[in-house]
Amino acid sequence: MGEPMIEIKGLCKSFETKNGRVDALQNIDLTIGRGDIFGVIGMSGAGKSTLVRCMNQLERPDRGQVLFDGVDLCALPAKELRQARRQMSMIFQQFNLLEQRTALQNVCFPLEIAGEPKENARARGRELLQLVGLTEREGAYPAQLSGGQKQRVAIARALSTNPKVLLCDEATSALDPTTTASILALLQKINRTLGITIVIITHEMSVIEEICNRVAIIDRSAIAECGRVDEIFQNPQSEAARKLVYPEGRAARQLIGRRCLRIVFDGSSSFEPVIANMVLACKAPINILFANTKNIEGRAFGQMVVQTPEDQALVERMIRYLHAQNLTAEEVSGYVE
Ligand SMILES: Nc1ncnc2c1ncn2[C@@H]1O[C@H](COP(=O)(O)OP(=O)(O)OP(=O)(O)O)[C@@H](O)[C@H]1O
Repeated sequence: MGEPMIEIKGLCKSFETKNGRVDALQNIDLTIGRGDIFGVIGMSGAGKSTLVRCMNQLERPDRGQVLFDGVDLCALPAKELRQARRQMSMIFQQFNLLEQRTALQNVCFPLEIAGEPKENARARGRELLQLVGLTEREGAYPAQLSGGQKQRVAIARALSTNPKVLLCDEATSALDPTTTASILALLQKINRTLGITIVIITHEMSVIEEICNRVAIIDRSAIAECGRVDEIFQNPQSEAARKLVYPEGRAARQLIGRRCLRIVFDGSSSFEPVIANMVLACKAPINILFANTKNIEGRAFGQMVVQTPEDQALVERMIRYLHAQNLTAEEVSGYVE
């Protein structure tokens, strides 16, 4: 992790409702590094949106600090807070575009509010529409754009104030898988080329795996686990993390009972030769019980649970073979929650 961009310390937030008090966030400590693509994942109601809204002070925390590039936002007077907020843009699931304005006018809007001369704003708006691949649609109204195109306009608008951080609250949840992939690729490009730190709130592990380098798992208002995505994926410690890494865990666990191996693919190999060669090398059949894997440009990511014959020496041979291919492999026979 690079130097901190956002540091959250001892943050608490509760809401009074007619059914009593809801503790939405309890004692959150979190550090997001400069240049991270940082994921926050959790089940519905876990507190993700409240956390991201506390980051930019749309919600004022009850207790704790939110340090943004070293400055405590909770302690800033309103005017300074407004200025700081311009450095932390946000995009949403429902895009939140102004329907009466064209794509270009939407992108220019924050600049106009900031008092930027119209021509400068238009020039910057066009640059940003080019960055998000929408040059041809600058005159289109939101109703004439697809969901993915609307999110591209929203991203261009969010970038217009040259933010240091882009907060994305379920930004791909309303999109189909192909469009989701293209928006995630755009966010990755923005992170790499503009050096903008990105925070992604999602309930989908696939989004985290796709582009995040670090992740915090939030469970019932608290951080259950936080760290590098590859490490958590390979060795989840908390129950909440295990549930996310094994999305169909219950079904898999019911099947597990005899000898099984869990194999984690971290992108350093492809599936076909590894599994087929293991079968050939160990001269034993296997049965794939569970696979949550994907093939990206010939490289394998994800995990598999395979059932093996009941032969201890054979299982050890398979594990040695997989380790020699630099894969994580462990026996999960009898694995329970
Ligand atoms: N303005 C509010 N007033 C009252 N309760 C709220 C408010 N905002 C959030 N909550 C409650 O705080 C808890 C956390 O909500 P939050 O929206 O942060 O969760 P989430 O993880 O983003 O969920 P989802 O994925 O469903 O949006 C929930 O119990 C929710 O009902």
